[in-house]
Amino acid sequence: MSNPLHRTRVKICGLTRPEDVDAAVAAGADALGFVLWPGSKRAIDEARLAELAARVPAFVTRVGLFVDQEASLIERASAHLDLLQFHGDESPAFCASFTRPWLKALRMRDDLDLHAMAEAYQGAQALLLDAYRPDMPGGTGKTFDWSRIPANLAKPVILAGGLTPANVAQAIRAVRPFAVDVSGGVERAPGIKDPHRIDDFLRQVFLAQSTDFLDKT
Ligand SMILES: O=C(O)c1ccccc1NCC(=O)[C@H](O)[C@H](O)COP(=O)(O)O
Repeated sequence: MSNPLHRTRVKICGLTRPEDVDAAVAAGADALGFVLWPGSKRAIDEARLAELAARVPAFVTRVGLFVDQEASLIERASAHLDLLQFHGDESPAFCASFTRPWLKALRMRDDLDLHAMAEAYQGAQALLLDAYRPDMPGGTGKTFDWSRIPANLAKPVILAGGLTPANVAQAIRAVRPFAVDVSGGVERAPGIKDPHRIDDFLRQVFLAQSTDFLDKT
């Protein structure tokens, strides 16, 4: 994103509690992520999704996270979601088979060819890039080498993986992503967000792009 007027969008992920949804909305988050994969410490079930999604106001995007799950579950959950985020080995055709726009999450394993993935998943709204750990499909709390992200990728980038209030400004300057995505960096414990850290994260994003704007105009 080379436009100095671009506002880096923020997604707060792994929300499990009403008060955390409210805190993220109040802080100015653009999108909220709900993990529907039962293997996660941040997993919620469909009833909880319905409850949390109903609190989200207009113009804030409700994103559901899935890892190689049944189409029937994704279809039911879609009633409460604006966007789907796929973290497993889902094919492009599977991702595109629902009534919602979607993101493909990619873990930055050493041999990952991002240009090839952008081509394969060209139906995605964006690629969410996260750290690779063989035993975890997401939410690792780890950063990766941001210099591996090519500037000319054919899809918008959502930068994830180990972002915190302390490093998000540096990440934005290094990568210039469409959006940043955080989970562990704004938590007190897995699935339990800290409203002060959420505020601080949003503030750091705002400051990073404000100084960038002033530098360029
Ligand atoms: O959070 C999880 O437990 C999880 C489990 C399975 C798939 C995805 C999952 N989380 C994805 C994310 O929350 C985002 O990729 C996140 O921004 C990165 O997490 P973190 O490094 O903790 O900020």
